[in-house]
Amino acid sequence: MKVAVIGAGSWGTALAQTLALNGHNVSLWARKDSVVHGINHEHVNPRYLSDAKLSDNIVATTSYRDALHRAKAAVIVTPSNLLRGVARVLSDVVDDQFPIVICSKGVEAESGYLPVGVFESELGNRDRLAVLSGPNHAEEVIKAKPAGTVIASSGQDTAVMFRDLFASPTFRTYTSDDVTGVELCAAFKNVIAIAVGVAYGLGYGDNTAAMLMTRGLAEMSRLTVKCGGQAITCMGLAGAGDLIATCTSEHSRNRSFGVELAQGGTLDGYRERTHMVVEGALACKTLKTLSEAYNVELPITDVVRGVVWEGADPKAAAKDLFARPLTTEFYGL
Ligand SMILES: NC(=O)c1ccc[n+]([C@@H]2O[C@H](COP(=O)([O-])OP(=O)(O)OC[C@H]3O[C@@H](n4cnc5c(N)ncnc54)[C@H](O)[C@@H]3O)[C@@H](O)[C@H]2O)c1
Ligand SMILES: O=P(O)(O)OC[C@H](O)CO
Repeated sequence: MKVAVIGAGSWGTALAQTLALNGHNVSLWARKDSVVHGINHEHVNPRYLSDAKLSDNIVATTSYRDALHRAKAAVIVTPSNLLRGVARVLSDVVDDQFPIVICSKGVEAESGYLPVGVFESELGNRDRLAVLSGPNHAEEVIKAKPAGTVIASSGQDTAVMFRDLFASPTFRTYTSDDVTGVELCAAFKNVIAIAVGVAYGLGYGDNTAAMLMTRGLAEMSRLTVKCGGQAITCMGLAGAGDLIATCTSEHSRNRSFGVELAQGGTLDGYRERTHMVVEGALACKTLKTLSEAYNVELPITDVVRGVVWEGADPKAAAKDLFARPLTTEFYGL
C-alpha cells in the first residue's frame, strides 16, 4: 500500500524506513530539494540520519499533492508548530475518511490544542485520526534496535489499522483510546528532559535527575487527568517510557539542549548547529495555556520556561524549586 510520510527530519526518515521495510511504498514529503535529491538518487537523507541507507521503495518529493496522490494513509512528522499549516494543505487534498496518524510532539501556541485537535478542527472526523508516541529515538529505530510505541485514536479501527501498518519484528505497537493522555505525555516529557539536562549541566547528580523525572511525572499526571486523559497512560510507554528514554538518552535533543543551556548556550545556537527541533523549548510555553485553563500547578515546567525564555539563572531557579512549601507526595493527584 502507498503511505505518505509528511516531514523528512530524523523521525520522518526513520518511520519511512520502518514502513518501507514492512513492504509499503512510501512517498516522503521533504522541504528541501537537496533532501529529495539525496533520497531519490543516493537512498540517503543528506541532512538527517545520513549514515542510514534507505530502502528504494521510499520516493521523496517536495510536492504535497504528489506525496498524497493515491496514498491510502498519511503519517505526519513535522515539528509541532507547523501542524495547522499541514492540516490546511491536507484539507484540500484528502476526504474525511482518509486515515492520518500524527507523530509530532507538542501543544499548539495560543489555542492550547493538542495535535489531533488541530487536525480535527481543520479536517473533521476525529475517529480517522490517531497519534503515535513512545520511547522512540529515531537514531535507534532506523537501526532496527527493538522499541515499542503507542497508537491512540478515538476510532478503534484507525488505531488497529496504524498498529498493523507499523508493527515489525523490532517495532512493537500497542493501541490506546486515550488520545489526550498520549498527546500530553508526548509534549510534557520534552520539558522535563530539558530540566534534567539543565541539572546535569549544573553538575547535579543522578538523584536530582530521578527527582525531576518523578516529580515531572506527577505534573504530567495532574494535567492529563484535568484535561480528560487517564492517569494510567502516564505510566505507559508514551508517559514514563518516553520520559525515561528522553531524560536519560545521549540521543535526546531536549536533554542535550538543557545541558548546553546550563553552561551558557542558547536555543538559537543549538538550532543553528543541529538543524533540529527542541520541542520542549516550545512546550514549556504552550503548556501554560492548559495549566491556566485547568488551574493545574506545573512548577518544573514554569522553571524551565523561566530559564529558556526569561533569562532566569538556572541555579537560582533550582533553589526556588526547593524553596516551595513542603507537602505530601501525591498532592493534587
Ligand atoms: N527525532 C526523534 O527521535 C523523534 C522521535 C519521536 C518523535 N519526534 C517528533 O517528531 C517531530 C519532528 O521531529 P524530527 O526529529 O523528525 O525533526 P528534526 O529535528 O530531525 O528535523 C527538523 C525538521 O523540521 C523541518 N523544518 C524546520 N523548519 C521548517 C519549516 N520552516 N518548514 C517546514 N519544515 C521545517 C525540517 O525540514 C526537518 O524535517 C517533532 O515533533 C519531534 O518531537 C522525534
Ligand atoms: O531527541 P528528543 O529529545 O526530541 O526526543 C526524541 C523522541 O521524542 C524520543 O522518544
